[in-house]
Amino acid sequence: MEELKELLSPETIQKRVKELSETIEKDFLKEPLVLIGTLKGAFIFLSDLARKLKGKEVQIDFVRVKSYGLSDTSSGEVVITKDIELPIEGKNVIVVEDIVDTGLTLSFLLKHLSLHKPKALKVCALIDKKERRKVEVKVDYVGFTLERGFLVGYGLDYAEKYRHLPGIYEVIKR
Ligand SMILES: O=P(O)(O)OC[C@H]1O[C@H](OP(=O)(O)OP(=O)(O)O)[C@H](O)[C@@H]1O
Ligand code: HPA
Ligand SMILES: [Mg+2]
Repeated sequence: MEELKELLSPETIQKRVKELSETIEKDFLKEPLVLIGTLKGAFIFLSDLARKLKGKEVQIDFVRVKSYGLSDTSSGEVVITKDIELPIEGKNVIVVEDIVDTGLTLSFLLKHLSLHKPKALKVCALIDKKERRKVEVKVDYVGFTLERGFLVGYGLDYAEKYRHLPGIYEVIKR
């Protein structure tokens, strides 16, 4: 069994998501955006962020990129099991990630998406966790920087559990 320790409250997350949306609005002003969420983890973050970009023209798409499965360590092998469906050539694209950990998922995905020749390709991640970073990746919009711990809640899972929780928690194994 695991115990969960709260690291970020639902209120803290909502406040930061609002700030991120304001920064993004300023950076792109009147330009339309395509948000691409990485399933499954980013489904809650994307839906909160998108609803705060009210004044903008926004399109939404998803990719399914998997490398953790039921484990808490990356398999190292990143697989796209569902690709984007919208055309993104010439578009301003923001990849919306729940967490950047080793960086393997994001660097694989950015290479893949850049082949479609978007006008801009940026990354917005709720959590940037540095301790296990294996490949360097630039995260343009960071919600929170955390050093360590396996995190769950607000979309993040451990063996498919805890995605529905409204805050972010560290898993403490007993
Ligand atoms: O930087 P990395 O070490 O690659 O880890 C980050 C990725 O791992 C998790 O996805 P996961 O493979 O667990 O799929 P899920 O979103 O369906 O849980 C998470 O949601 C990120 O997409
Ligand atoms: O800390 C984490 N929690 C959940 N999923 C993850 N995928 C990479 N790192 C994590
Ligand atoms: Mg996962």
